Amino acid sequence: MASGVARVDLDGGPIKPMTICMIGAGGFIGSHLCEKLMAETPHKVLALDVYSDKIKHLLEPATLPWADRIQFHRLNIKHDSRLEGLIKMSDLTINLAAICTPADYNTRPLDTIYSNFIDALPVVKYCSENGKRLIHFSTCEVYGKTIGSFLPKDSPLRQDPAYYMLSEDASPCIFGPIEKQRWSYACAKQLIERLIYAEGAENGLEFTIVRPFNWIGPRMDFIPGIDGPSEGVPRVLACFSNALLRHQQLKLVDGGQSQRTFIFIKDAIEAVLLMIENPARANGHIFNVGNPNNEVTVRQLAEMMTQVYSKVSDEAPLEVPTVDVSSKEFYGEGYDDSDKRIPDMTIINRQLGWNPKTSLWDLLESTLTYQHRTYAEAIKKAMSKPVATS
Ligand SMILES: NC(=O)c1ccc[n+]([C@@H]2O[C@H](COP(=O)([O-])OP(=O)(O)OC[C@H]3O[C@@H](n4cnc5c(N)ncnc54)[C@H](O)[C@@H]3O)[C@@H](O)[C@H]2O)c1
Ligand SMILES: O=C(O)[C@H]1O[C@H](OP(=O)(O)OP(=O)(O)OC[C@H]2O[C@@H](n3ccc(=O)[nH]c3=O)[C@H](O)[C@@H]2O)[C@H](O)[C@@H](O)[C@@H]1O
Repeated sequence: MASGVARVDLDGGPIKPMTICMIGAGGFIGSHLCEKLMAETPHKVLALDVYSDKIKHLLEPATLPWADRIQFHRLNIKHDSRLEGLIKMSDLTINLAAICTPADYNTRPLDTIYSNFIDALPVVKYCSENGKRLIHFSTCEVYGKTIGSFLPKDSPLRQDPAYYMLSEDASPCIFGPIEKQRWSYACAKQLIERLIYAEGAENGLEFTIVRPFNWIGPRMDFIPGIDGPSEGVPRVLACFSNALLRHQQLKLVDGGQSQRTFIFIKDAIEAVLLMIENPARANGHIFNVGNPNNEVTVRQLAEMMTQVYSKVSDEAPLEVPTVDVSSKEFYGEGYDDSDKRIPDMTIINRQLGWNPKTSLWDLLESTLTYQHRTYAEAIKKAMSKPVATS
């Protein structure tokens, strides 16, 4: 821990060191949460994942100051009998494990549903049966489309927050038809939320559900052909980073008209730490975690990333930096999209007093600086290799 000062919760009570079973600790969010817990708290982490590359810097060398507070367990929760024992050994379980890239929802719907619902069932069951607290990661995608998206394009009601603001305790979940398999992810996440809520109501499970709204930052997903499959399609930050690093046009799906609010991962992690350390304020709640001030269309995001990347890399942008592609061409049959995502922050403000801080420009600047530093050389090398001809 960085300082010797005793930690207190939001009500002034002492925070006791705890053991946290973190499932999916080797992913984007998990790696940042592990970093925070190691650097700023006395808590122990049992880090479970099939991969450990993104937390390697926290696991080695054994001389790191927190070496005795983090333990990696390489396991797949689909089939590993160690899971219940690890949950039993812990005070709190955080479940981050999931398939959560949109390119998979319509092309691998079965894996998506199994990963986001079936595989999470034993985690909920073991927590409930053993009286253990659970923080489960859901998604803002459970809201689906906004009510406003069904109004005529020129309706003035579209400007009224009542038709687009997404509130945990008031907004409906609006998904497209079954053949739009994009919604397999949101639907599976919704059902696991309902199951956790029911375990709380019927069996007293202490739970918190997190609905992240487009958390972005370093270590998100992969750069195709460098630390992930060449044909893989990561989430938008990595897709656009990949194009910028390769001096290629950024692809705008269906004109890039969808709107998103992006939040810096480090701001979001502050919110999760407050949940971890304030169970009395967090238990039984579902929390939106996002930054309502950082709303852009995907087209605007592409333009801003192009500008920021040019600044951090000192390279001139392409004359025409973007190109339009259809969603069918980019994602295949069955894709659909959320139109707009603005989180209502009332509940998280009231319970935890948390607010995001970082502007979109600042978060892109620090993230793209990281992307450039981490990948530019590797991409240059990969692009200079002669292409094999048959
Ligand atoms: N990043 C976001 O903005 C965002 C937004 C909404 C929801 N979420 C949710 O937050 C969670 C974490 O997201 P992320 O962005 O860190 O994703 P990620 O893909 O980077 O991390 C998920 C991790 O879970 C691991 N995992 C998956 N299945 C597993 C299994 N069967 N056994 C063991 N480990 C397994 C993966 O290897 C990966 O390291 C997910 O549940 C996701 O749906 C994230
Ligand atoms: O991050 C979240 O809060 C949630 O939303 C994401 O879904 P989405 O925002 O649609 O996924 P992105 O890949 O980040 O795409 C954002 C938008 O950019 C567009 N896009 C993506 C990639 C690209 O190259 N070009 C492009 O225009 C997509 O069509 C979409 O409209 C994912 O489903 C989850 O990681 C998560 O649950």
